[in-house]
Amino acid sequence: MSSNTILRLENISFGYCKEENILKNIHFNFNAGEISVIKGNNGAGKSTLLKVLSGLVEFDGELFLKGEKISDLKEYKKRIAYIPDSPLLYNILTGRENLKLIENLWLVKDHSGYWDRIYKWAEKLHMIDSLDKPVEEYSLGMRNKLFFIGNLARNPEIVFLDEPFSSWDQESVKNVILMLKEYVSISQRAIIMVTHSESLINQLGDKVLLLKNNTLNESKSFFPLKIERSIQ
Ligand SMILES: Nc1ncnc2c1ncn2[C@@H]1O[C@H](COP(=O)(O)OP(=O)(O)OP(=O)(O)O)[C@@H](O)[C@H]1O
Repeated sequence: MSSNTILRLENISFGYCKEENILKNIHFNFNAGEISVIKGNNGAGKSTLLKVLSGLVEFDGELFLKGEKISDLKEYKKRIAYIPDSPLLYNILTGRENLKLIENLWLVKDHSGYWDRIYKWAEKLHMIDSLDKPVEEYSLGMRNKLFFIGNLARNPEIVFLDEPFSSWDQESVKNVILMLKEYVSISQRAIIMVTHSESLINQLGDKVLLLKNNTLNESKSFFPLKIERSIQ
């Protein structure tokens, strides 16, 4: 394990039914300060892997956060954020009220920091004017942005993103790319993202991983893409 490892996977296996494992004996180290992008065919198990790594389903094997074996999943979940493509929000509440719920649910300690970060991210993602509207009046992209903002503002050590920006406008995607790069570089945190978007992979991925045949490996074919981009 390198000193930079933030999350270590040891022998991780998981199946929705006993007869068939979707993930088999996966060993992998994710580094702090990096954005790792996971790609793979439909049904390869990418979303399932994110659920396993976020502690949402029971699995075989062990996870280590900064060298310490994760035994208390509740405590672990406070230190990470899992952001699916269709987040759970309360429709009858406003955006701001939903953000307060996120703050309370995860027992965020740094109240003023949390709200400072909310306003900073909401400004960049054009959400300030919508915070006091009920979420039932939000579009899909606005719902996704609100959940994303609330969870990033918790300052998690690892952010798991599942096809996060497919419903976002181009300008917001451009802004979020810069913000996520800053997030991992300044705070020495990690982002682990699933996407099919080659453009996002190219712009965000420090490392590209391929989930294939029930296991996870670094994708070597990524590097020529980076070289091509740098000589254009
Ligand atoms: N809740 C579930 N119960 C049973 N099987 C499931 C469940 N969720 C997913 N699966 C199965 O697990 C496999 C992996 O699904 P998963 O959603 O992780 O794939 P994916 O790589 O994220 O696919 P995509 O790129 O299409 O989003 C698929 O065969 C899928 O049918």
